[in-house]
Amino acid sequence: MRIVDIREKTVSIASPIANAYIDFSKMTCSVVAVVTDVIRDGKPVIGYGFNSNGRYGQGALMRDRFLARITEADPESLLDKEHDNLDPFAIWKTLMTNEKPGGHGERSVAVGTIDMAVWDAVAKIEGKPLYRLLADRYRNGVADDKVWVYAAGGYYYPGKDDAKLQDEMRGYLDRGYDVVKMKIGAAPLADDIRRIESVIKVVGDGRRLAVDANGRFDQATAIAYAEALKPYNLFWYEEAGDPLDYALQAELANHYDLPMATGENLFSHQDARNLLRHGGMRPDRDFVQFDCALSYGLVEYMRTLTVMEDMGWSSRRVVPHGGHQMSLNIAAGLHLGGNESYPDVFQPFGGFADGIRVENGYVGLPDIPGVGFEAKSALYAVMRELGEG
Ligand SMILES: O=C([O-])CC(=O)C(=O)O
Ligand SMILES: [Mg+2]
Repeated sequence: MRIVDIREKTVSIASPIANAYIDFSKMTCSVVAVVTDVIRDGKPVIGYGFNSNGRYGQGALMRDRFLARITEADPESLLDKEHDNLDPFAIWKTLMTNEKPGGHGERSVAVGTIDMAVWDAVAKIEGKPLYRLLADRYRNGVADDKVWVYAAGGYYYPGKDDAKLQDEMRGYLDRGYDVVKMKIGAAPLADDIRRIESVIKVVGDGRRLAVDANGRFDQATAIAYAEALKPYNLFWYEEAGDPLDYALQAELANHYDLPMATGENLFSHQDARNLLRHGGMRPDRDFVQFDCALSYGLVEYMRTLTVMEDMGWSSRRVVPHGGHQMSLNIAAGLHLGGNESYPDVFQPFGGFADGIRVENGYVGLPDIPGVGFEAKSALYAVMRELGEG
């Protein structure tokens, strides 16, 4: 058994939307296919992966160094003899050969995307949905049969007024979501408060609305927003300041008792540990949003979950960024608190399997081997072209 080829294609996920920090007018992502010599149903098993929005495609890094480390490795060294399968941990170690510690920037995205495709292949070789494989191997066989998801959107874009924002949010409620998220921080505070009030009119209660500042605020602005947001009793206040400014996050906790969330831009278990050590995050109410696709993949994610456990954090406080099926599988198989969803943006990468409805804020997973990409036809069309083309 061996990996015979790894392919990458960078595709556009550009759109006119913007958060408080970036617009997505030139956004791309990498799609990866890991082609194996294992035959299932008369065809070679191919594992697929892609990286979450926000960090651009990683083809150059992959081609420069990561892919050759796998294709040039002794195939025997990448095998899991116990399960007669590929070994994602050995593959990860090989990918990270001659990589120094620290500075977890773009390479964590390249490795995370390849790692997703490896796990998809491993679950297909084992003939199980990935969440089932994860529960069987790491959680005594107990998987969640549905995952809580919230609808993320509420972006800024040219010509978008409050009525359009309200229509968007109404659309999410109509599709079964019970919590929605909107962007803040690209408009003056008074304008954002008006936008927030207009959304609360639609969703009925601040408890059903999360807001995301995408790391835009300095400490004074983060606190000014905290004071202004308090009366609305929001679901969470996300990424107020720079993702690596743990002191700012810790100070903010002195001004805001309600739930906060951050972590989507922390890409290693060491950075996650620093947030929990120094960021004043509260395990009884706050949420962390680490995204495996941006942060060295599931192999590293398990280390992050171990760090959390060691520091007294329940895995139920994790609601990953990224709105992809990989995190949905991790949520169901490893007992996270939920997952982000982008029902309307970043298509065909946003959203989950075709025909699976969100009911009262929960979504089920398709019962097919792997991550479930084959059950999302528009996404699978892109993947298949790369893997089989
Ligand atoms: O707008 C983005 O970069 C995505 C984001 O923060 C989120 O989904 O929480
Ligand atoms: Mg965010």
